[in-house]
Amino acid sequence: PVALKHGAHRVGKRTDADMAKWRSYGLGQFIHWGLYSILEGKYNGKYYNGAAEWIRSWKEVPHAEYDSLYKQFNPENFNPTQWAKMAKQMGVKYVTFTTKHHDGFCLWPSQYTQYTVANSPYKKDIVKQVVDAYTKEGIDVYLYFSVMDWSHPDWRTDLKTKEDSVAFDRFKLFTKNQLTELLKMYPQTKGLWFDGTWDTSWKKSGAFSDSLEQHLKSLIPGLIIGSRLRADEFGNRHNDANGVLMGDYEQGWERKIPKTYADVHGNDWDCVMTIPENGWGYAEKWLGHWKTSYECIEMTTQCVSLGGNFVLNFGPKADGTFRPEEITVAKEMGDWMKVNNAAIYDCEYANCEKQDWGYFTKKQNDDKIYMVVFNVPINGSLKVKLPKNTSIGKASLLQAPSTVLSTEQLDYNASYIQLPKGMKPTSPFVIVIDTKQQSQVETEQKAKT
Ligand SMILES: COc1ccc([C@H]2[C@H](O)[C@H](O)[C@H](C)N2C)cc1
Repeated sequence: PVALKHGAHRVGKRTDADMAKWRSYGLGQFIHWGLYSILEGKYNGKYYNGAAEWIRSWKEVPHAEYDSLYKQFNPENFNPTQWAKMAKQMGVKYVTFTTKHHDGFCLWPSQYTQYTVANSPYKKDIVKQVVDAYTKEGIDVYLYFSVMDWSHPDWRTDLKTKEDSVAFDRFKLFTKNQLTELLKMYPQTKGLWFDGTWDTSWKKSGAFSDSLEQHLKSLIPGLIIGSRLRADEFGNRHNDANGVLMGDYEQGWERKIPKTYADVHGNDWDCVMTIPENGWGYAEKWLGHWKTSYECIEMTTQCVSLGGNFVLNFGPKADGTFRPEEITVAKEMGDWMKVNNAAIYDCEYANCEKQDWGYFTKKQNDDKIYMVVFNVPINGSLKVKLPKNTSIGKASLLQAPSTVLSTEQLDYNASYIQLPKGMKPTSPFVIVIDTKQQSQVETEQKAKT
């Protein structure tokens, strides 16, 4: 291996209680809210065909015009308690909220810039209201922070000249100061979700990113920071020069889900996902396909079945309200989670091979296995292959525990599970399997002879 001073300082998953809590979440909410929400993905009657929160980068939008939008920011219908209650009903265990996106506008009254909500007509501290309202609902709060800051004169995409380096040194101090004030002002924060760290200037700042992470973790012990913050001294991101993840979990799964367990390389990870095909901030017109609650339920299950968390994004309008499609997805997911959350919360990879009927999840620190069924075979029988030397003790419906399902053992670790006659599922359902190990089976068989 390569000797690294600013590579990963830990190999393998964190083993502390704070990370165990993170690993138990299953389902989270992302919220993207800011000045881009005012433009709604369009300008001068033309629709931007990129992600709405990137509209400032569209050649049609004069920067000065965009940067003066803060003078209009006044979300009179913003009700953080309503936001938190919608999230609670949806069944999310954590929320990641944009404190500052790439445009540099701060939703908290930062003392290090004038470009904040304090200087908008709204005036009040939005980050504080979100942190307090979600914490009150028992939902852990994580803060999204974009290192890249288009509004700051000292931001650089690369460090070509001495002047660049002098300016970027000022920028790094500004960044450290803003992050320090965020953690001091909102000490309930459980973690930071970094973005905007792909540019060369940051790849050349590996040592700084390392010391910054250590500084932030000294402010809130147990703080959770994913793999989007760090670069090593060779400019590698996510994985260092030795292929070891730098960060508490892998943050590369943006709008994509790993295919197999091998793809996650033994790391903790989350997938962040948009309801439309792309676009995180509010857009009047959603381009392409909008995911249904059914698809979001399947993605949640798929992520948990591979040991990760699923984080679904919501983009409130400039006035603080959510669009009907997002309210519907939250409600329908919540209705499903109310009945089936045992297969999502505190669950992990079950180490079973994937089968057509759906996904396995396994309770952490327990032998219970859940089958989340999305496809019932024509013959009404679910073929179940379990890990070697593991067989079905009892199979029952999560939503009707007294309904024990008949099982026919095919061989040591394969069985048919018969669904109750007349069961006509209209939404994904969960079968609970109490497993028994091979040694138990032999003992039983010996007892029989
Ligand atoms: C260049 O491709 C990008 C860059 C940044 C993003 C940002 C989005 O604006 C959103 O904040 C997402 C979480 N982030 C990765 C997405 C795709």
